[in-house]
Amino acid sequence: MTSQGLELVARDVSVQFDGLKALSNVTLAVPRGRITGLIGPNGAGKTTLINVLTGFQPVGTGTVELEGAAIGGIAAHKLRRMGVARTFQSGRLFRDLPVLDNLEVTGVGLGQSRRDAIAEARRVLTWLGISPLAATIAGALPYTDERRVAIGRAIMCTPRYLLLDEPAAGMSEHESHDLAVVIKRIAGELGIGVLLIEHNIGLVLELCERIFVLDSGEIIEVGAPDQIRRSDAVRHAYMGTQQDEVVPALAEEAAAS
Ligand SMILES: Nc1ncnc2c1ncn2[C@@H]1O[C@H](COP(=O)(O)OP(=O)(O)OP(=O)(O)O)[C@@H](O)[C@H]1O
Repeated sequence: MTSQGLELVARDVSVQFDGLKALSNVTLAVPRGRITGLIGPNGAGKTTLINVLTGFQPVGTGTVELEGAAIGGIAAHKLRRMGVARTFQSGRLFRDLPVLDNLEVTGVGLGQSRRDAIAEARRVLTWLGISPLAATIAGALPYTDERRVAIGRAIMCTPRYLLLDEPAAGMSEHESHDLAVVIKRIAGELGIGVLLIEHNIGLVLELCERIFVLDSGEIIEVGAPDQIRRSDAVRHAYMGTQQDEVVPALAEEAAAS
């Protein structure tokens, strides 16, 4: 915990699905205003952990705490009102509605009047530099714009924490760079604590102050980017997996740093 305790924390959390241990005694903290990374091969348990932290998945054993208060068992929509927001691997936008309405609906769901929600939606789209998309039907958006709108929706009413589930998936290098700028501003300008789950290891090493590495439901490494670059345990976890391109990427990063 930081001295102020301004963190979203999973403490000793375990989750089981029909005998499969998806998470085993996992402890992870997301401090306000910082970017924390969560990496690990496919099936490591990353999404399950996001689900636990955002109320989409009940905690098996262990606790989840929001700035010192236990929040295990609180439903996802209530946690969102308490300031814990997320994005999904799939955008999950209302595909038949314009972009502006997608954000407005969230504002209304969070207790704003329609008028305030529309004003807030316009403010968020402008802040993200995507106000020209306001009238576009969400289902017609190119994939990367859909991702940006999903982030816009998640930062409606400025949450305290934002958990991003593979926001750069399918993005070009240039698009990932633009995304990196946005994520830095979300933490730096808005003071939001960001948890970034990504298979784009370069992005995680560039953005995150602290990185947690999950493998088969267990945290196998925690540290600053340099520690992760040089970790044999991390390299080993990715070897022989579908993401084994991470292994040479880590070696290059370690050589360059
Ligand atoms: N609802 C569920 N029911 C049963 N098993 C599940 C469920 N959700 C996840 N699992 C299993 O739990 C393990 C962890 O899955 P999870 O999706 O959290 O991993 P992940 O690290 O997010 O993977 P990816 O990188 O592929 O998204 C996997 O073995 C997965 O098959």
